[in-house]
Amino acid sequence: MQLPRNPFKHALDGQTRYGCWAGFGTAYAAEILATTGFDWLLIDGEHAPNPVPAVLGQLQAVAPYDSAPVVRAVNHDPALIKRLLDIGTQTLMVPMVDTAEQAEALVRATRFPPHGIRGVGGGLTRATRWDAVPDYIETAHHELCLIVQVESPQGIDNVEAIAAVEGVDAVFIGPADLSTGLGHIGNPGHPEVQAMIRRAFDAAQAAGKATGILAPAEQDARRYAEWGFDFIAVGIDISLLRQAALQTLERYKPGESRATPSATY
Ligand SMILES: O=C(O)C(=O)C[C@H](O)[C@@H](O)CO
Repeated sequence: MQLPRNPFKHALDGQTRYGCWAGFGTAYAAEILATTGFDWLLIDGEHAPNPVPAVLGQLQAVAPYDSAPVVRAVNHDPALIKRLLDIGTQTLMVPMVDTAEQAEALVRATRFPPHGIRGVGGGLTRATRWDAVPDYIETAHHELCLIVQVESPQGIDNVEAIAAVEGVDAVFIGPADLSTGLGHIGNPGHPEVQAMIRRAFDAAQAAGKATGILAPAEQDARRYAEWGFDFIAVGIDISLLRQAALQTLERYKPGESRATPSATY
């Protein structure tokens, strides 16, 4: 069989693609989300309880649907990245990328020698469809999409160099970490944070790389879409459930819900 096509990578064509965070850590919840029509889903291995087998189950659960999976690793460990790629992750997002050297190391972690250090899993792996894809080693990188997350003041200082790294396909800005790192906790709309987000967006565009961001608040998402962001996560499944539950409770027991439903990070 042919190497599976990466629908996320091929959809980075200048139109804004809308996604949702999948944070429950179960195939069942990810599959429900996949039936809704989001362009992409973020299977979160950083903050959600997602060991590698759970990510595998979610990749399999969403495979029949049109929502393209993006898998976020917990860190930069090449051994973990190898395992995530081996289970068939084609779009990989890595958090906390602060320097071009880190970005280069991540590219090498996703490439087989002589271009990188990825080990060969061959017929043991879902990525090769258990060896049904004959030229996997030579062609895998064509369908891999590496997204680096820039989400610290240091990362923004280096964003031009990070975005220019060959093999980096996209830059994703983390507004929660960036605003926290700048001392504007919970306020990604602060002008200082916005200026940095704009700088990262412009740097990625200048380097010809796609840009993504998380924006659960609608006015933020619409502004970023106007700027030209390529992919925007407009919801977080866990927050959506909680908001819907609070709104339902409020209808039947007014005043009892303990929090005001709002778009949270
Ligand atoms: O900094 C951010 O924003 C992110 O990286 C997303 C966060 O991990 C989290 O707020 C998602 O709920």
